[in-house]
Amino acid sequence: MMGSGKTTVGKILSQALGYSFSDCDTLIEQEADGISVAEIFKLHGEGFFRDKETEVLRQLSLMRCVVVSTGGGAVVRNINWKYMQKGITVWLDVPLDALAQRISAVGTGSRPLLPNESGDIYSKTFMRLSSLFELRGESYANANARVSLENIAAKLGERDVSNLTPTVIAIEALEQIEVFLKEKEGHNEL
Ligand SMILES: Nc1ncnc2c1ncn2[C@@H]1O[C@H](COP(=O)(O)OP(=O)(O)O)[C@@H](O)[C@H]1O
Ligand SMILES: O=C(O)C1=C[C@@H](OP(=O)(O)O)[C@@H](O)[C@H](O)C1
Ligand SMILES: [Mg+2]
Repeated sequence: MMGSGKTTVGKILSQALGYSFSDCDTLIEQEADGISVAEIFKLHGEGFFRDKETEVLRQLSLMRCVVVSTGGGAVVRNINWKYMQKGITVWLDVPLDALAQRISAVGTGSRPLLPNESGDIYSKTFMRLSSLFELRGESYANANARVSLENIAAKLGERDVSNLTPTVIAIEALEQIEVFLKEKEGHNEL
């Protein structure tokens, strides 16, 4: 989902793995002569953006040793899964209230699918994220590895997931990737 920390944690993960790092949104903006995601939506519409997103994922699927931070909506197209599953897919599962808090704190202006009007931005963002998650939750669950901030907090005896640092989350991502690879190895031996 938007605001789950893909861009932030992805960078840390790439450093830990000695991989390169690519952010889909950044590549899309670069290919659109530097106009922002929000401007792309405004000028060309979501369909145009989704086509660019699929093309960028296709290009990235040909690379090796790269950590890719997708946009939160990459899961909405099956073709995108074909490209993403050339690698190991990781779902950063963050409670919606924590997402709404984070995004309200930085502002929704850069995320065109979120409300950007005045008023109680937290509640409006929470409501919008909830409806988006209704539509997408099952897709996110297709990922090879799930990084649940609630599970990390429980393991660490931390009551508030907002206190979990990007580094702690990156470590959990590495652990969950290892679990996935071991399970995959086990299946191959059967
Ligand atoms: N573990 C974290 N704790 C607190 N804030 C975070 C954490 N991870 C990311 N953020 C902040 O949340 C916002 C969204 O993070 P970002 O990496 O852009 O998410 P995404 O790429 O999934 O939309 C940014 O302002 C980022 O600094
Ligand atoms: O969830 C989505 O549909 C989107 C998420 C955004 O990326 P982040 O998840 O990095 O915010 C960006 O691709 C666009 O605003 C659409
Ligand atoms: Mg991002």
